[in-house]
Amino acid sequence: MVKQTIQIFCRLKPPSSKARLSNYDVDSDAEGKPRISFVCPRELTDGSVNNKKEQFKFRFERVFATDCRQEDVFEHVARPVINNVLSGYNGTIFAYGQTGSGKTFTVTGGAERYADRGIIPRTLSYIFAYFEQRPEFEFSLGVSYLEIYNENGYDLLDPKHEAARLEDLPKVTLFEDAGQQIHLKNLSVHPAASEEDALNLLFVGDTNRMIAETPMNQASTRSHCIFTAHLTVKEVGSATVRRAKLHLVDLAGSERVSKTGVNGLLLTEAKYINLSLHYLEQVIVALSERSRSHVPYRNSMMTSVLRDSLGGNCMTTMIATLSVESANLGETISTCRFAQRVAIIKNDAVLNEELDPSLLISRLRSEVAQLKAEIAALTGEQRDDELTEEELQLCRAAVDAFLADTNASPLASVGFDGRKLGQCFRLIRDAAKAAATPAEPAPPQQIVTIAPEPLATKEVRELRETISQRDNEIVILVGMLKQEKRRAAEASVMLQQMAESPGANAANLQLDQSPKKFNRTFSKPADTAASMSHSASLPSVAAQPQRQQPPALHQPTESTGGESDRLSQQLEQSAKARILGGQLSLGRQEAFELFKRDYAGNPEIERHKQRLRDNYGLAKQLGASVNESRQAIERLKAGLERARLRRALGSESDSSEEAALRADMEQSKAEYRDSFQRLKSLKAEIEHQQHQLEMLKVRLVKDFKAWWAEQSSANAAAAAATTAAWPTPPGSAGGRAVAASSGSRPPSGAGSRPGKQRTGSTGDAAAGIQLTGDKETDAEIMAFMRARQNLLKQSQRH
Ligand SMILES: Nc1ncnc2c1ncn2[C@@H]1O[C@H](COP(=O)(O)OP(=O)(O)OP(=O)(O)O)[C@@H](O)[C@H]1O
Repeated sequence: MVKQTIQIFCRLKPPSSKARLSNYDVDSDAEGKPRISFVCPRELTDGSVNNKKEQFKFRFERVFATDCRQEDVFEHVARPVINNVLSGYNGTIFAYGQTGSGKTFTVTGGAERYADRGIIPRTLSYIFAYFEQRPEFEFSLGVSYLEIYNENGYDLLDPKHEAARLEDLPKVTLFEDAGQQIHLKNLSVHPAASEEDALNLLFVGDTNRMIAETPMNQASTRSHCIFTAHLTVKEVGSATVRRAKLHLVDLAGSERVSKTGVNGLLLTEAKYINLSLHYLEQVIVALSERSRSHVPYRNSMMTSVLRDSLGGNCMTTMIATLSVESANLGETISTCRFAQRVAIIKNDAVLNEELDPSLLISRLRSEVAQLKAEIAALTGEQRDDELTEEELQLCRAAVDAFLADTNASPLASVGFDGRKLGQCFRLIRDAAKAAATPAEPAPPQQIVTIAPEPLATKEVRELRETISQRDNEIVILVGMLKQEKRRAAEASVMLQQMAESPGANAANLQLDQSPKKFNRTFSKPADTAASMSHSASLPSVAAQPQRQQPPALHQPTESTGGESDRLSQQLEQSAKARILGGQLSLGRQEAFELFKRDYAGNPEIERHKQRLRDNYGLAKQLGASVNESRQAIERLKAGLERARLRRALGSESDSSEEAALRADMEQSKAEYRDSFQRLKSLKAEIEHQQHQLEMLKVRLVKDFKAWWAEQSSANAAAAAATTAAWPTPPGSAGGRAVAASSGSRPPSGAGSRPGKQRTGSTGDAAAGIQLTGDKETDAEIMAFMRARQNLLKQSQRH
């Protein structure tokens, strides 16, 4: 058992350029521990800091300055915790601080640059890189992602998450087993077979988190999120399995309700958040007071889930995120005070080790077989049972090793079992016969294929495996390149079609002339004709099928199979369904296209696209150089194998030729490794950028939906106003223009040109109506008005 207090770190968020800074300083205390101090003059406080003194000093393991890099935070905060998790101890890292102080930036990361990746993606990369370098370990990784909002738990990796409203999702609930262990019902754990899989799962969860944001749940601000990596590790051949969990926690903003100035539903939320953070504080206070026997974990979902992390079987680290702006001094001091209490808590981490019974049995069985063989050898007893497949393989490996290096005595590994020794001799004889056969004047590659499999050395086999893995990676990258090219071609064709389409309706043409930025609220009163033209234009939209296809909302991620792919696909499909679905799908598509064109987020999307394009180009170059080195390795390998074979058979061999081949091989391998490593990092960067781009696209869809809903309700209000005006027959002295709509403008400001009056002869039916200028639309409006007037006449007659 390892007893350890919770480690506390603090990170200062870069202030905005115009902000006034608080008076703070970072130095070391007498023991050389980093310390941050704040001066808070009594007369300047608004009561937010209960200060009897003017200077506050807080000690931390490390204070990360405003210009620190994400990489440094990972190295000092996360890496030690992850190393413990890899050794079988549970670990938790949680970020605590007021809203906007950088918790999500620290835990998940920023979207702008690859270097801004936070602790979670870096942790996933670290875990896979760690095991890649340690083939002696078998490991498996599962991922879960929990969001706690208003004391309810939601599974962010639930495929239903994206399609349903948060309230309709199955809730994650807690239950305690007989051993008082907490379990979470309805929280899925997804296997991640590769780094890509794991990052995809993170992406799916983060996207779901963003999508679930409604006007009432606007940001991560109001929910707690716990990303958990479930790790199982075993040394190859060992019966001992280690299972550990790593919780990476992004808590809700810690500010006090009074300061947030919220009301209504938000106040309820704020109370929940404050309540759960208050319960967290209560747990921490109870744990820091030795005399307290009861720790109130059960009071909130978050403290129940994190029970082990706080005073239990876990190595825990907290990162306090601080704002150095003077306006936030009160919250900053309160975050530091909280951290100081947390630092007192002692955890008892135990190694989570257990024996794998099936492995234990098979190990005992092989020991028994080994002992039997030794007894038979010692007593001279002859064994005549057949060699098992495992034993045959052992013999093959021993002979391969023997032929590869005559100085070693690998045959010792087969022991004194006469049956195995006999098998080894047979294999050596077969190899000798094959080598004595005169060589065909065939290219060297063919000799490699003809050579009997048993002569393939361990090194060659490993190289082949590596190459096939690398081939796979290259195929993936080439696929990505192709897809990007295809998409670019499709986009240009679509643009051309839009430009050339003679049937482009007036509304769309007007849109082009009147670009609007859609992050604005379109609440300016627009005329009814304008709002009507939007729906009235639908038939003409339907007549142009080639323009109805919205471009892919998500840039598809390359598929390597697996759970996360399925989730990504579901996410993508349902995102499309959101746009395509509903009765007005054609109009929605049309509107979406227009909305997209003037979307305020376009520059950011374009920036990401450009970066992706640059990286694709680079990946192509690196792919080519990987291929070159791979081919060189293949050639050298074949030459080396021939030379080795000649030497093993005692025929004359030129040792200098073999040495030269070896040196060339080393050189090519180094080049290969270098290019491949660079290609691999680039691939990770490309995937990150693709995810960021997809997030931006999901946000675009979300913004469009909000805008669309706003338009719909404005249109509904306009329709209601029109209905109210019906009793007055149009054309009469009091007839009103139907234009008195309060509807907001459609994406284009379509039909909104002021003063546009009806055109052509419309008769009395349309007196006072402002028309759109689009023939088709106006004809429909007029038909509608005539029908209405007929109805009115009929009702007056009765
Ligand atoms: N160290 C940093 N360097 C650069 N930008 C940062 C840093 N920390 C935070 N930011 C930026 O500040 C903004 C707010 O940060 P973030 O969302 O991480 O805050 P938060 O504490 O998670 O807020 P909330 O409680 O609302 O979730 C983001 O735009 C983020 O990119």
